[in-house]
Amino acid sequence: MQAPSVVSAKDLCLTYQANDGPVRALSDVNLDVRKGDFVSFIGPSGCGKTTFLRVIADLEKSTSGEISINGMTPEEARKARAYGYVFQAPALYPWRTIENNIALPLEIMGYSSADRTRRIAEALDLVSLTGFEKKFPWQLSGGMQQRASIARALAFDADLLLMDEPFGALDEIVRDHLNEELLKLWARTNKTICFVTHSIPEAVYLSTKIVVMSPRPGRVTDVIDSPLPAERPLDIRDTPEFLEIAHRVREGLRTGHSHEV
Ligand SMILES: Nc1ncnc2c1ncn2[C@@H]1O[C@H](COP(=O)(O)OP(=O)(O)OP(=O)(O)O)[C@@H](O)[C@H]1O
Repeated sequence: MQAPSVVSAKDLCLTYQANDGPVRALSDVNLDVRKGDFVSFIGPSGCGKTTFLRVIADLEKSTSGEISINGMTPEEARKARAYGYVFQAPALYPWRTIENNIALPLEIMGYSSADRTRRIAEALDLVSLTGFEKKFPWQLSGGMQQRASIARALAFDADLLLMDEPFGALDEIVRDHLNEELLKLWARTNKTICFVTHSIPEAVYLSTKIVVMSPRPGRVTDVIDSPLPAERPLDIRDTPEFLEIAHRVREGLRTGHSHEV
């Protein structure tokens, strides 16, 4: 039996009305993300990856087509706190400690002080930052700051995590480590993750499903269901199976590019 649908997009289109004319960012996107999937979105700069996450999060409205999140409209899903969002840059408030940064959305949502304390401790544990509660963001490395912002997105325990290139600005060793940690976290929490990246190895290493997008207007050129096992040590990246999927992603990106005018 198939897992229930978490994100379902049908013929989704979005055109921005910019000062100098319309910008078609998404064109006829059809996609089904199921519960427990780890879905990566990969494609050239400007192909609409962030836009797609922003439509799910109700930060942008689609121009036509349909999208549902847990069977709800994006607005209903946002009100039901259906997702956590991790941005490209950590976006932590420098004047708040790590625990107070994580507490902020919980305060806005009206959680009690005891509930906040418990949730902050759990979220910090999930990203291995226990003991750093009283630090300020500038006292942490870039990788730790990004883990703190993941903790903030995890704190209200939404089933869906939207992650927009969260590790793009980090060096490769730190990025590898956080990739491993993220996979463990995903396995432990059974969340559904939508993850935007520019990196083919990152997409292949993390995902159960890889969505390859073409240059603007963003269309889905390939959806690859990964045959890799759930247990993934970093050296899986040297196996023929891994390299074969990476090759297919690269081909998908090339095919998309050939449509460019
Ligand atoms: N508010 C806006 N108004 C007008 N155009 C926009 C707006 N936001 C994004 N765009 C345009 O829509 C297209 C898609 O942008 P989007 O940020 O979704 O791409 P992306 O694939 O996430 O890019 P990147 O990989 O560089 O982050 C781009 O051409 C961008 O310039």
